[in-house]
Amino acid sequence: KVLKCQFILFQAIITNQNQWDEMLLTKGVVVIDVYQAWCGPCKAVVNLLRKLKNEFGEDDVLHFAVAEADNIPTLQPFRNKCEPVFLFCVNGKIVAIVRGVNGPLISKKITELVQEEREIAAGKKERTEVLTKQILKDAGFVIEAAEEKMLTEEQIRVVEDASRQLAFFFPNFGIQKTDQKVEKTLALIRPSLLKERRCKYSIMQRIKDDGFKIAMQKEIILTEEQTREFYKEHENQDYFPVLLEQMTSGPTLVLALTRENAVAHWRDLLGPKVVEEAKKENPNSLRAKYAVDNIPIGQLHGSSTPNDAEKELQFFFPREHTLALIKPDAAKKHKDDIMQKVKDAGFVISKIKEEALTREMAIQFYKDHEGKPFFNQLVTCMTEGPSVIMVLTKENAVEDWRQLMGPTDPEVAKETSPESIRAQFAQDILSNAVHGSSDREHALSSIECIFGEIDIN
Ligand SMILES: Nc1ncnc2c1ncn2[C@@H]1O[C@H](COP(=O)(O)OP(=O)(O)OP(=O)(O)O)[C@@H](O)[C@H]1O
Repeated sequence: KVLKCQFILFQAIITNQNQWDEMLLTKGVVVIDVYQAWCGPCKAVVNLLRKLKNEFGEDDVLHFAVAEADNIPTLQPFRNKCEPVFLFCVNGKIVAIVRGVNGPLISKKITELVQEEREIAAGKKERTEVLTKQILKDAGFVIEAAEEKMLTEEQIRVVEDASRQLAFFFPNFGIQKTDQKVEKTLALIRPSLLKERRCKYSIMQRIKDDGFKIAMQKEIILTEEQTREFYKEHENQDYFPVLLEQMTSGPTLVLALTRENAVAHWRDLLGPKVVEEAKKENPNSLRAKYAVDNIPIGQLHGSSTPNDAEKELQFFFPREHTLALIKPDAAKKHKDDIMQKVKDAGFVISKIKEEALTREMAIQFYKDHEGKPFFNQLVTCMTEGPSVIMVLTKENAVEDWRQLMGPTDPEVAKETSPESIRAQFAQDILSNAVHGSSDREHALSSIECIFGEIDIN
């Protein structure tokens, strides 16, 4: 609560699309910390932001906001990321993105933008038009379809999500039968290279030009423990201390790539492991081209074999289980449509059964709500007929299922998440079509409670 109050002092709080649209009317620079409800705004840079606000505050050109991605459709591409994202908006246009807690970069960007605004105000400089789409593209979003088909932003996101998930979970879908099998591989761009954003964009371009699909991506700052775990087979090598220092020094970009023969193809593109060898033997290889001065280790990684790729992908993008339930009323009226949405979103249905919850089960299920005015009605509505009870499995399953369900109240869902299940199929706030575990712990305990102790794998 205390922290929330501190935020209110200098950061506007944006929790819905209307407030977001209003924010776009702000003149000058707005720095927006895009956060998700489950983790809250970024506390790590709040002092830095406040300092900059004090430094540049007087001419009212610099503003700050926090925006909850979960409830703002425009911010859908930033959901389900475990890193903070800062958007920089000038006169209603997003002009830059900084991912991760990168204080120096945030500070540099703010200083540049404020200086530029001052110069424009003083008539020393003209405003140049910035294409938001280009920025989003540079940040790794695939939006080529926008120009070709004039899709709406919402449609673009749906197309992107569907093909991304299709590519990962069903890598051979739609591929003509050839000898080559579509594979997955893991690619890493290490922190020292990732800092050079231009290099990152040209590598991403090369990846796409070479026919890879980026099935999943995220930037994370590895802890020492995670680095040791990931590189445990290298622990005794003389380069290990450098590797450890490098990998923990800032965000690493982690990519799940798919294409035919992905593992070998990516390794070919990377070139020899030792930078000096790469420069000598294959100067066009990525490791040679993107070597960082004075750092002996290559800045790019690729899995060695398809088996390693599986293990490494599991390390960075672990599969998760959640308990999902189609409530009785929706199970009767909309089961097929809801199941279609489950499949389209890339969930694997690891367990499924149809049965009516007993009153005891329903009470146990919603025991946190015991005593609330709607509790008895809730129990009745949950027991009035068979529910479809499922264990859904995929990367980030708990959070993704909650996203797909939408807000508890269908009226809110229609406003903020029109594609969600509750927006489309819920009757009212009580009979709201679906249930989903609120976090991983709840997921495991309710899966155990309903399906018993089973090995879902
Ligand atoms: N104000 C309300 N009036 C009537 N029913 C409500 C109200 N708030 C919650 N409920 C019912 O209680 C259930 C549990 O509420 P909770 O706040 O945990 O929502 P949720 O996490 O979105 O949904 P669920 O736990 O079912 O996945 C809701 O799904 C809904 O059926």
